[in-house]
Amino acid sequence: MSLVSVDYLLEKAEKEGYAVGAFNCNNMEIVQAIVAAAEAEKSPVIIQASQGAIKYAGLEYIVNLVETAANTVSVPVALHLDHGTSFEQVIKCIRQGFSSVMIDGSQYSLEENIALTNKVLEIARPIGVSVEAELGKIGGTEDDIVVSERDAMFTDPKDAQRFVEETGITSLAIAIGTAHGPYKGKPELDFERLKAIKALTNIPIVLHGSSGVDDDDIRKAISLGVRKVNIDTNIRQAFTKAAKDVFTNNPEEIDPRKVLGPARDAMIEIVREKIRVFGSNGKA
Ligand SMILES: O=C(CO)COP(=O)(O)O
Ligand SMILES: O=C[C@H](O)COP(=O)(O)O
Ligand SMILES: [Zn+2]
Ligand SMILES: [Zn+2]
Repeated sequence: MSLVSVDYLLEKAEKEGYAVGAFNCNNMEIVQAIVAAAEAEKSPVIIQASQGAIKYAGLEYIVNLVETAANTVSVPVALHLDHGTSFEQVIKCIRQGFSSVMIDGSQYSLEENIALTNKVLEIARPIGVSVEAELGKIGGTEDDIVVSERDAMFTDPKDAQRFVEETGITSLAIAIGTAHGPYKGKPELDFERLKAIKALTNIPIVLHGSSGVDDDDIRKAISLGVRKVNIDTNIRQAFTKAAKDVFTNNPEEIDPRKVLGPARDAMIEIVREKIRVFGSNGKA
């Protein structure tokens, strides 16, 4: 099946009350694991690439790997740019074949973020490429942020309302207490804020930094309107644990296939588990 837009997947998710997993890829085995998991669970899936992933693998490799993967399965697959930070980068990805992009203007003022998002929407909307924006700042768990600063980074529901009114954006990444990377303690999510944002925007909400968040908290966030859940770190952990195990058991191993094969199997398992938590299994 050819690539579909994220909006297409989130519309159904919104109607039926589940979320679609958005899994980060960097290489062939990760792409293969994500589609194999989605196919096994009969689930729609979003494969996303960060700017770091594109720098590592190459833009054409990412697009061709994901298009090939999508063509080998029966479930719908979207290819999404994760945290696009410049207009130029976003346009490059759209030209190359991405079916969806994120423009992350969260480091700018509200007005500048609205203007940048609208500039991207003007190009993307007429050609059916969906756009995700970000409001509030989703940091890294390594950022060592104190509680008072943490609140200031959270998405303001009124700003979210204005943002949606002035852009017509169809999915929005918000900051409610998650962060990228492995958590040191248990993340505390601000569900009241999520409720308020959903009530004032009524569009699919995107949760970043979802690796390491309790399954029950993810389910609760989905019940309150999250429709796209981003997972990267959990895949990295599954990959490296499996690879380390191979070398522990056989320090002399030199065949990359004997390392990457088990790593791919471990990634399939974690992606399948997440898909079931998000409730998108059987929804393809
Ligand atoms: O939000 C993410 C990608 O945009 C992924 O976050 P994690 O690495 O914490 O899963
Ligand atoms: O948003 C962060 C993702 O986990 C991507 O991370 P990365 O920039 O290291 O590829
Ligand atoms: Zn951001
Ligand atoms: Zn993210």
